[in-house]
Parts: sequence; structure tokens; C-alpha cells
Amino acid sequence: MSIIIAENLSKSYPVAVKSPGIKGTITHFFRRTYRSIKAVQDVSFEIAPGEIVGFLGPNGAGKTTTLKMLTGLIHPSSGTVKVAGQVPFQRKEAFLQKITLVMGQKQQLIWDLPALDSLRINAAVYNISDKEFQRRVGELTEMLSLEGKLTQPVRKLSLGERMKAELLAALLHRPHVLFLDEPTLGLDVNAQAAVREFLRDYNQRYQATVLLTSHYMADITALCQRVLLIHEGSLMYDGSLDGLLERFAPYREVYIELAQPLPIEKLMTYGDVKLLEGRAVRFMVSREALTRTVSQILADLEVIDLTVTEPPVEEVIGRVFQAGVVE
Ligand SMILES: Nc1ncnc2c1ncn2[C@@H]1O[C@H](COP(=O)(O)OP(=O)(O)OP(=O)(O)O)[C@@H](O)[C@H]1O
Repeated sequence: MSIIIAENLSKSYPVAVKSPGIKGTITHFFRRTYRSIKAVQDVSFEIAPGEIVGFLGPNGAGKTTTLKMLTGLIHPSSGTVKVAGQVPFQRKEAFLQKITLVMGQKQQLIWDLPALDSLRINAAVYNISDKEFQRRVGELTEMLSLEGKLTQPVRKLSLGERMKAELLAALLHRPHVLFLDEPTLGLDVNAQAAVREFLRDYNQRYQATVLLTSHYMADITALCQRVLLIHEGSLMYDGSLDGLLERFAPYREVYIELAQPLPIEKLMTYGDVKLLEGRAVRFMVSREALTRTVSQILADLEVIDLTVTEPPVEEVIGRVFQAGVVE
């Protein structure tokens, strides 16, 4: 039984069109004409309880718009959504109790107050008893390593601490479904890892369902077994991360360390040379040619070390978006 069901979800935004020049400006002032931008087109998917799904796409692909429809902030132009058995746009209490939306670039904690004060407001909104409040804050503080930070004004916290406090606030009502839009945006590598670690922990502890967008592929590879890929509003791929690589990266990287340096012209006969540094060479080799190429390299050249790896996920996805491969 799916906890998130999106069927043929579409969203168009009207945008005012203005002709250039002073005449255009005057006409625009009195009589506006609009054209429609299709931000999301016919997107369907289902997510099972407890899954962590990565939502990927280049800037402007329609990720935030989809998340806004799933959380009931905007109404779909067409199609249907159900989250935890509810229609999001109705914003019923039973729905709001079960979900949370965290946007990396927005904050809900009040800047000049200690986070604990904002948390008390949330506890009142969600009807959480004082005893339960203490218990949940204690537990989340420990999971997020935020000891001693909640009593300081939010403006005095580091970016990473603030993001963790935001997560604490967003999870106080113990939602079943987490919509996370760039939760690690702007954080340094350590803070990113801490947030990731926490999300994994939280998912396991509460079997929470997570739909996550991130421009940091490390978030996706660390947390998500399944990804949705959206491009220009349409869903291009829904499946495992491994499957994505299989489908969109029909090549492997072959790294060799040679006993003696060789000229690039000679090396190029074995494959596309991506890097040549002294005796170290990295080739890109198509999957079909892999066995043949590796055997040939080992037969022809004096090789000290050889490894074959998948190309980095970022690179594969970057290529997919650049080429606009839609199947
Ligand atoms: N309120 C709005 N009015 C008009 N157009 C909008 C509005 N919100 C988004 N858009 C447009 O819809 C498209 C999808 O935007 P959306 O914010 O969903 O993309 P995104 O995938 O989240 O991008 P990013 O990774 O940059 O956040 C873009 O072309 C954007 O300009």
C-alpha cells in the first residue's frame, strides 16, 4: 500500500508577457496578456511507507513545484495526489499531522529567539503535551548532537546547527512523511554528513517515508536506493540508482598504472583517455568493449595496477540532462 500516490500530476503557471519598449510597458499596464509555463507535466509515481526516494533534476525542472503539490501548498492544474490517504490541498489536520516540509533555503525558526521558544510554539500548534515535548526534544537533540544549542538565539548558531535545529522543529510532531527540499544546501562537508546520518537514523527508527531533493549527489547516493528523475517537468526515470547508471551510463572507467609512461597517441587506441598523469591513465570504455579492451591492455602494455569503476553519478546525470535524453 503506497503512502504517496501521484497520478498524472501537472501544474502550469500563468506568466505575464510584456512586449519590449515603452508601448509594450503601457499596454502591459492596462491589459496584461499571459502565457502558460508547464512546470510539471503528467507526472505519476507511487512511494511505499519507509522508502527514501531521491528527487533529481536540473534547475527549473519542476521538483519544488511537485513538492508543493504533494504538501498541499499549491493545487495541481490537473491530476490527483494522495499522501497518507489524504488529499494534500485540503490541508486537513489529519494530513498536516502526518507530513513535514523542510526547505533548505527557508527557515521556520524565529531568528532572534532561542530555538526552544519556537519549538514550544510548534508543540502548542500540534497539541503535544509538556511531558511528550520534553521527551521528543531530548531524543531529537541527542540524535542531532544539538546539546546546549537550543537555548541560544538562532542567529548565533552556525549554518549546520541551524539546519539541524530546523529539522528538529520540522520533526517535533513526528510526521510519517518527510518532504525535504535541499536540506543540506550550503552546509560544509561535515555538516552535510551529519544531516545525512541523522536522516538515515530517523528513517530507520520511525520507518518514516522521505522524498528528498538535493544538488549534492553524495546525499542521494548515501540515502536513496530509488530515484525519480525529472526534466522539463516530465518524469524521465523512476527506479534504482544502480539501474539509472546502467541505463544512462553505457560505459565504465578503466584506471591503469603503467610501469613506464607512454605517449597519449598510443594510449588512445584503447579508449577515450580522460586523464593522463605520468604513469597513471584513466580511460572511458563502452560496456560492450570492456572485456576486450581490458584483455588487450593487459596483453600489450606493462601494467602495474588496473581497476574498473562506474563513472561518478554526478557525471552521468549531468550528461543525461545535457543531452536531454528522454525515453
Ligand atoms: N510561482 C511561479 N510562477 C511562475 N513560474 C514558476 C513559479 N514557480 C516556479 N515557476 C517555474 O516553473 C518551473 C519549475 O520550477 P521549480 O521551482 O519547480 O523547479 P526546481 O526543479 O525546483 O528547480 P531548482 O532546482 O532550481 O529549485 C521553472 O521554469 C520556474 O521558473
